[in-house]
Amino acid sequence: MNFASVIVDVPAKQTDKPFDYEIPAAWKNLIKPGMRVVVPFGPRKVQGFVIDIKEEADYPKTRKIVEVLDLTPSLTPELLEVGHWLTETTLCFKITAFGAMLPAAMKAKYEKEILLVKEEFRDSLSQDVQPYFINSNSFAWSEAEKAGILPNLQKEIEKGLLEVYYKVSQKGNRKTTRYIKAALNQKQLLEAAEEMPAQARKQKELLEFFSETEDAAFTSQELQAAAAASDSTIRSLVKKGFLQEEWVESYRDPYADRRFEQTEPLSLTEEQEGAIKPILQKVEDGQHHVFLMYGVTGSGKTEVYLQSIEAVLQKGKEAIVLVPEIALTPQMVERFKGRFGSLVAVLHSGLSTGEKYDEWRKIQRKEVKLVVGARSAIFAPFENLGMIIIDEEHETSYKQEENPRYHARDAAIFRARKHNCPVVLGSATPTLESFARAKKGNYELLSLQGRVNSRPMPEVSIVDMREELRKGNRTMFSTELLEQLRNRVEKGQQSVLFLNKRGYSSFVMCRDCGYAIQCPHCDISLTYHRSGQQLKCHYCGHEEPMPSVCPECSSEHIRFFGTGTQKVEEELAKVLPEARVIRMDVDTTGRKGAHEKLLSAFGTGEADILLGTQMIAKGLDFPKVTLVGVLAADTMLHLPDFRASEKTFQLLTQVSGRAGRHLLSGEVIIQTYTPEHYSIQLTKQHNYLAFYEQEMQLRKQYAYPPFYYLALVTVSHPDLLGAVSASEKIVSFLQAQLQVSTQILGPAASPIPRINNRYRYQCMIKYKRENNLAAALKAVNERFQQEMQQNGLGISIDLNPYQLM
Ligand SMILES: Nc1ncnc2c1ncn2[C@@H]1O[C@H](COP(=O)(O)OP(=O)(O)OP(=O)(O)O)[C@@H](O)[C@H]1O
Ligand SMILES: [Zn+2]
Ligand SMILES: [Zn+2]
Repeated sequence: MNFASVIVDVPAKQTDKPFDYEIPAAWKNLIKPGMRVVVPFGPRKVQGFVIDIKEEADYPKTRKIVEVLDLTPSLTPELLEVGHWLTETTLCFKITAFGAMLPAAMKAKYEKEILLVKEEFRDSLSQDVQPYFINSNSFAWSEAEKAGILPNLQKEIEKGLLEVYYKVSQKGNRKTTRYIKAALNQKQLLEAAEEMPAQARKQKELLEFFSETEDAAFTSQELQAAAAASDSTIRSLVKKGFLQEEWVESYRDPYADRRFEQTEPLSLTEEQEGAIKPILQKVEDGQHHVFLMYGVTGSGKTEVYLQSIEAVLQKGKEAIVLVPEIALTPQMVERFKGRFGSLVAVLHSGLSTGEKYDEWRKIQRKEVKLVVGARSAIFAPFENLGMIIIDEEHETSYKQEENPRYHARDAAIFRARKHNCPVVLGSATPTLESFARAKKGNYELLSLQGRVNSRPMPEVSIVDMREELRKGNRTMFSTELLEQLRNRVEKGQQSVLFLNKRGYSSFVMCRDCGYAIQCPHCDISLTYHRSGQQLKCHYCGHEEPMPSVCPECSSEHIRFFGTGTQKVEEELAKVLPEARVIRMDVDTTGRKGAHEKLLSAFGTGEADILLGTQMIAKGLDFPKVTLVGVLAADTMLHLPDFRASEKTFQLLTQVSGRAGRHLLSGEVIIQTYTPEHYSIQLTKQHNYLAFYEQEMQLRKQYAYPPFYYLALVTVSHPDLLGAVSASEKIVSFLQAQLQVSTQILGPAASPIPRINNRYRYQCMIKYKRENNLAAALKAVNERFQQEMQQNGLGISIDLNPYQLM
């Protein structure tokens, strides 16, 4: 094959298509689809993905590929297809889609080297490359390129003798550990020991030590401890050929120092049996199918996942488990590692670039069979997938809020269809969209209606905070909550206190004139941070010091309003000084590993109360927690978002689900200013089905998903007028293109009308069936191309938006 079709890394409309390049003779058989190359593009050289190899070019004049970046395709043929699909369904550039599927270490320009996979492979290397590895087990990529031996190296890579490695310097390089083992058999070792001169007593002893171990390998520290052998003793014996060294790669395993206790499959409850049977059937048949497992909190969904995965692995296949970032707690990881040990890779944002890359390589090298990870783990380069599980499928973090704006659920179903394997979506509070699909029969509904071992659902009581105020209670704790908290401390039981921070800002306000301090760029309130007395903007990062007097009226009564976890902690110390409190929020969990430390401290009973934000709502399972308090249940009800009620119901149900999961029964106290709201009342009743029915009626009435589809076009511009006029033009253009039954709302100022000195306008498209939508939106991009490049106009298009700000 002589030519390669390349998608170049120039994210723009005109370049969003393959360009043909000639493959230089030396690389004829080397270059394959899915590999990255460097090609000349205009006066520059740019990176690109090879998507096809062909005999003839589409154009007579082609230029040559100047550099190869991979010797093994970094995207499998199936992932190339996923890339094309992402482009079509999210309207992003092809290059953006391909890039999104690779770990960051491979995107940036890190130095590369070719490594000998194992010391003993050196002799197996072919004659033409062996000389480069005589004195070392690595060889710089740039040198290899100069020497023109990349094709030769590729052959060795395919044989598994060599590998390409990215040196991500920020966090230490690839770690190897030296092991020492015998180079002779037992009898020879004893003979060698006999012949040792008397003064080499240490060497003699070490040989005798090895003669008693069967083929085991030791680190020098271990030999030091077990046989009092010094490094020089070891070295002399290696030199003499009696012992040998071996370098074994140790991955930067973030869980390396944790021991996971091996767990055995539990015998399933009747309901679990009922749910797992149809899943196992599809695994057995190798058939694509989507299941929605609706199981109340504590119903044992995880055990169903674990045993389904077991069946997949037994068929020699692989599995992906997606878990919301926030729920990727050590507890969650432990449950998978405990069952499947080193077959599990873990991918989440807490890992460094290097650590993520290491986990990804384990997948690429087929060293693991299962990945547990957040959203982007859906692109794990497995080639023989047997199942995809999405836990907490209702979580909005499965939607990526930047290009490509994909939803992991859709990507999962696309991949599973290709692999003929089932998808399991699990939740105690499924999205209305998924539940509606299950009711229609598009997904198969599996229900777990009770908790394991008939444990009761927690008792939920609702406290009207307006009443509390009328009664003269000005603190943030109702009488009932305080009493119950005290009661748990006395009984030696634990409590979880949840403060909803989403849509809730601890802003600074003057009590005399009502002036609230806002970001000068973003039209939103600044948030008060106690450490450093700073005010910060959460959109653009603007910071300023906390003023001592009101900038408007010079009153001294200016202070922060609303409640942060720190404030709650302070108040708690006043009203309940005997309680030991662990606070978990962005401030206390910023440092790596802090999250785990705090949770495990709580788990071992070092505190009575765990106080936190969203990050404690998910996946926690502590036996001694018998009380859950929700401090401000309705702050989220008032977001400018049609899903506000659904999100409130989901969150309250999830938080309540943390109580009484084991022997002790649990109680939940929800404090609210709108106790009559159905999403709060139905949480109390644990009635998802009623919530579903009621919310569906509203969605129907106001033409929202799942009855209608949405698309959101957001226009941004440095001038207000520019934003208004562009969005008006877009609306009238779309009106002409789309069917009359499709509603186009706006243009209107976005709920956040200005971010980073750019004005924002939006229009929302509501439609039932609209064949022309993708084409019309692409046309919008094309029509405004010039303005986008020259006048600073920005257009972002979100199909199925989840964030409407
Ligand atoms: N078959 C079983 N026999 C005994 N205990 C079980 C069984 N299945 C699950 N459990 C236990 O029940 C508890 C709840 O299970 P699990 O955490 O899987 O529930 P879940 O449905 O995932 O809940 P949530 O949605 O709240 O996360 C766990 O402690 C788990 O070990
Ligand atoms: Zn004032
Ligand atoms: Zn700002």
